[in-house]
Amino acid sequence: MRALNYNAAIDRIVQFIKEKASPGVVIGISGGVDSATTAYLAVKALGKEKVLGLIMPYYENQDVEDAKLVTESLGIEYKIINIKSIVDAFQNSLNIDLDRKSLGNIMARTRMIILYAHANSLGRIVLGTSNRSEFLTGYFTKWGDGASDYAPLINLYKTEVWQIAKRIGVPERIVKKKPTAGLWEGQTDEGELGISYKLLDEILWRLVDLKMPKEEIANELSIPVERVEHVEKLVKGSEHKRRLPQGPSFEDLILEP
Ligand SMILES: Nc1ncnc2c1ncn2[C@@H]1O[C@H](COP(=O)(O)OP(=O)(O)OC[C@H]2O[C@@H]([n+]3cccc(C(=O)O)c3)[C@H](O)[C@@H]2O)[C@@H](O)[C@H]1O
Ligand SMILES: Nc1ncnc2c1ncn2[C@@H]1O[C@H](COP(=O)(O)OP(=O)(O)OP(=O)(O)O)[C@@H](O)[C@H]1O
Ligand SMILES: [Mg+2]
Repeated sequence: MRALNYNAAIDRIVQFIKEKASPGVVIGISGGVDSATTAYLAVKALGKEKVLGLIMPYYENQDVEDAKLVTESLGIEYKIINIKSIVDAFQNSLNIDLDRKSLGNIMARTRMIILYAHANSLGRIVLGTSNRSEFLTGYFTKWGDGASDYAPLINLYKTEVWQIAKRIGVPERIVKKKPTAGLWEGQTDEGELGISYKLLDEILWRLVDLKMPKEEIANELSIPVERVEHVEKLVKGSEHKRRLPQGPSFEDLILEP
């Protein structure tokens, strides 16, 4: 993996948040490391009065204690908003078959609506928590947790987020947790992605950033080329999630310039 100057990277993120989000921010706090790291960096940049944390469980007591550990150790204002009644109302009103992934996407999009309701009414910015590993593999809900105004971690791989989390004092318990989207019981990122973040990041770095041929990556990492192809498939299949909606262009149809 690339070797980053972490102290300089932390300073750069803090500066970025200061520049982009001076009115204050709203962040969804799950109890996981990405949102914890984002919140810690936001407090460094803006001070605790300008950071509002929203804890939005669907399942009973879902990681609420870990999320509170984050907000209370930072001393930021927070609200707990249970989204079960909202998500269930969607499900009951739709009269379509929703498998667990589709229902999970409704949870992620419901959280997005709640974050923007607060940003709108308080004149604040929504800080997203996506990292580069998720972004490149499409491991997020389009317009759900993938939607935000600024995403300070989006150019950092998950393994780099862990390094930064440790350095800025995110509680060890949170750093050591298995990453999960928490959309259904027993879900883990690495289980659903079919690869560990450690190997995923090693492959993504070579495939996307260094544009190395697949066989060379497999040789260098001593893995079957199928592992690299698996990651390539995730990247290619999620291209649509990394851009705004497209339409046909009409430049060649202009009759009078
Ligand atoms: N070629 C194409 N061009 C343009 N749009 C295309 C498309 N193919 C699908 N689409 C659209 O994209 C939709 C599918 O994308 P999407 O709705 O996101 O749904 P999808 O990618 O199927 O599911 C989201 C994935 O992200 C994971 N997730 C979600 C939330 C949080 C986290 C986390 O880590 O915390 C992880 C979740 O577990 C699941 O694996 C399709 O229904 C369609 O509307
Ligand atoms: N229960 C929740 N309450 C508030 N926000 C949530 C909740 N679940 C998910 N989110 C939001 O969705 C984001 C995406 O979830 P994701 O699981 O990728 O990140 P994380 O939980 O912070 O870290 P990890 O990936 O290690 O679990 C979270 O960072 C958070 O902003
Ligand atoms: Mg999580």
